[in-house]
Amino acid sequence: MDPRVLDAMLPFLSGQFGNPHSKTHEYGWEAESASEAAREQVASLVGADSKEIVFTSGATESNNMAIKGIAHFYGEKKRHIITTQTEHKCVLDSCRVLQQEGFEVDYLPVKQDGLVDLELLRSLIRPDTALVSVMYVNNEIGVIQPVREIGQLCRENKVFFHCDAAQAVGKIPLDVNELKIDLMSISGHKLYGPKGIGALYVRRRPRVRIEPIFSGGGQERGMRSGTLPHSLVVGFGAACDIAGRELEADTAHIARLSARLEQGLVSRIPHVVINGSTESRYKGNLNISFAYVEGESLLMALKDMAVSSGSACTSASLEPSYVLRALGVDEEMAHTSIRFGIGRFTTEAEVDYAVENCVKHVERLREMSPLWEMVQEGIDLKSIQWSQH
Ligand SMILES: Cc1ncc(COP(=O)(O)O)c(C=O)c1O
Ligand code: FES
Repeated sequence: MDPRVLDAMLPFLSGQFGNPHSKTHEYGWEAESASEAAREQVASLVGADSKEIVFTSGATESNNMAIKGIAHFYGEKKRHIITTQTEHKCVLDSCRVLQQEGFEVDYLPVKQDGLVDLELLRSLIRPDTALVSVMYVNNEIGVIQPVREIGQLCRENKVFFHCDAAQAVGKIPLDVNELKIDLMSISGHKLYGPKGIGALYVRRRPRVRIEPIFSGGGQERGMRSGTLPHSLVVGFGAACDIAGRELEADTAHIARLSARLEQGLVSRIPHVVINGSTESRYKGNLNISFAYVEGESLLMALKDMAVSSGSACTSASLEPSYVLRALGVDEEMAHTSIRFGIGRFTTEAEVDYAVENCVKHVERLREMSPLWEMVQEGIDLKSIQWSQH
């Protein structure tokens, strides 16, 4: 978390701890006005009106709310949803739950570079399609989907467009009106804010309706009942405010370190592959497969670096990443993939350390590998007939 975010939050965790929904005393009003100022800060970062921002516990909740909320509100006539195979688990699982309720879902495949094929998407839209849900920046491989074109396509076909922008907001400039996004998920902890807070943008013109998941006091214009955690809200607002002001500086810093990391790894380690489009991508993410090393051993060797193979949510699983599999990456290469993240607080020394560490361990592991020995001898592994016992 950005220390400036913590500074903004602290007064609201102690002295100014009123309930923002209490209308009968000053203690409540000060909490309310702090929350509303934060709502403006979030809205302004994405070109929305503050009335279109609904606070949630994070992008997981926002995605659930958007997808299930649209399906349940419009479900009598519209029974079809389109999403992609490389969405975050919470989008895919929300769709699976709707399938069990009788909705039809198309999971759009992606191209080899991880991007959506717009013509294929166009061909899947039907008169009863309620929603298209496509993420902005992929959390595992960093690719940026053609959101503007998807927004245009959805608007032409009068289909609602939901965008999981958890990895994009605060990292790349975006405007919900320009992009014709109807619902958009945002997460606090992805932009140096606190965990446990996020938002769903819900368009007011033309109006988008969702059935709420929570029943209760009717907070957040009835869409998300429950007392607002105003200290988190204030932190989230401060994080958005900082992101808006520092986006350009962050982008330059991240691009520089990302190039240094990529260059360091690619120039010193042969047989590596960068996963996902190298053109349409957010530079703060670099996902690389190291051929001829055993994936688990590499991850274990790099355990003093906070890297993973795939996402944090799926890091307990030994299965290769479903995102890389959707790109057609073979199982071996998916197993040896490492996702590197670079952000506002990453230093050049850390990048250099990461490069040295990777070079050292990849070389060590390859020396132990019989496959690597064969590659060194110039044997084409694909030509080998492995005996089957
Ligand atoms: C693309 C994407 N969507 C959704 C989420 C879930 O967000 P949260 O942790 O705020 O629930 C994440 C977090 O990893 C993400 O990267
Ligand atoms: S995918 Fe990033 S925390 Fe779950």
